[in-house]
Amino acid sequence: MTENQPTVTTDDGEKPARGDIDEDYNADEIEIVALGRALITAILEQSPIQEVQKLLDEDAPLWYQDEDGWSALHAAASVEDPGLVKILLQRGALWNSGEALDNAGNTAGDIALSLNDEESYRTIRDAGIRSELILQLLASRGGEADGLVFKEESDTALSSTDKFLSSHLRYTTDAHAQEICLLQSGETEIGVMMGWERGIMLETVHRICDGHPNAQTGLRVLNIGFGLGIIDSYFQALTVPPSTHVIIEPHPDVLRYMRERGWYDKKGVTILEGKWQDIVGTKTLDMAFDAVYTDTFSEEYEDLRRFFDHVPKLLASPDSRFSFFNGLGASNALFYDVYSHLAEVHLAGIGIDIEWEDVDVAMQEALRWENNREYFSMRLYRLPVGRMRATM
Ligand SMILES: C[S@@+](CC[C@H](N)C(=O)[O-])C[C@H]1O[C@@H](n2cnc3c(N)ncnc32)[C@H](O)[C@@H]1O
Repeated sequence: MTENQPTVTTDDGEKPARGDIDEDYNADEIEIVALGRALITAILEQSPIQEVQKLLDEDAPLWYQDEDGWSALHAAASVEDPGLVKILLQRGALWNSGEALDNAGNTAGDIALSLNDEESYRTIRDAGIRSELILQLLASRGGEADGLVFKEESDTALSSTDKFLSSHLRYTTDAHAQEICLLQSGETEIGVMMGWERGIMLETVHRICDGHPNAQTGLRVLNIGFGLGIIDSYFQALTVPPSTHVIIEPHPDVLRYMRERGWYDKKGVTILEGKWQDIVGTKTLDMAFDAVYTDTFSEEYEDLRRFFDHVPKLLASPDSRFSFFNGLGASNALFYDVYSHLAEVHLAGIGIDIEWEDVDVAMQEALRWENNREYFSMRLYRLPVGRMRATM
């Protein structure tokens, strides 16, 4: 819930169901819901802007959602009115929270995108980026700024590294004979790493290693998060294997799997047991690399942003390249776009320029999930490749 959203509850403390005017509502609640409906209707009927403004001045609620889960912002996007989209955002319309999703799981941004209304889409996306940047800034200054979209419930293995590290992981194969690594979380098993991500990992290795001046003598490679060891196997399979291959991994079950598969005995491989937070930026990792990759689990954007701060020192030269698993917000096109841009903005701020490559993962869609939580539903994976900006 945000500051823009007054608390409306029924007399028994329940929040109104979408679209409902319940007989238990008091007069104020009925008026607020009626204003919310009137606003959506006025927008859908493309009433004169003065009428819409009047309703906004009367405090028609921007958080109100009709029976289809549409808010005023969804309505404005559906009539392709970027000017109105802008006004609603300036007035505090929500772009990101649960209230931003309609019953079909679409944000107003998704609607604009589906209508090819570039201007409305960019207006919503840029408002999202701005608000996330502000929240990040507040969070980095120690403020209470838990406004990010993709926060899992706290204190579960999905949101807390320490809980994750004390949870059991199971390595198995799925119905398509792909190797997978699963985490038991309550009733369900969650994919920590799935075989369908192979294509992404292979392309990442090409993009951060190919053509590097040291490729003929063996690159110095750092990978954070072993999982199934897919990317590490691709690093090892380079025409000339890495001269130095450092892997940071904290989970005891993963470390056991690595030992069983002989990773501790591979030439040039050093396994640093622990969380990157306890290793990167310390004397334990006192060197720089030609290629750096990170793909962890149960971490949020704020963790990634903290890791970004170390990257300039981890890159050995302007030829060195960096990538990260770009999966935050990937259950929704708008959220994915916002998080990709946010990363680009933060990295630009520390002197790293990102180039993006789209990797088509649609082919693997049918293979992706069995009963596992779907953490990536985009057709295209946006693969980031970062390099230190050349200084004049
Ligand atoms: C998604 S998997 C990585 C998959 C890998 N890219 C591959 O190709 O198979 C995430 C890995 O990150 C590890 N991990 C989680 N938190 C970490 C942290 N704070 N520091 C380092 N590794 C972490 C997990 O134990 C897990 O092995």
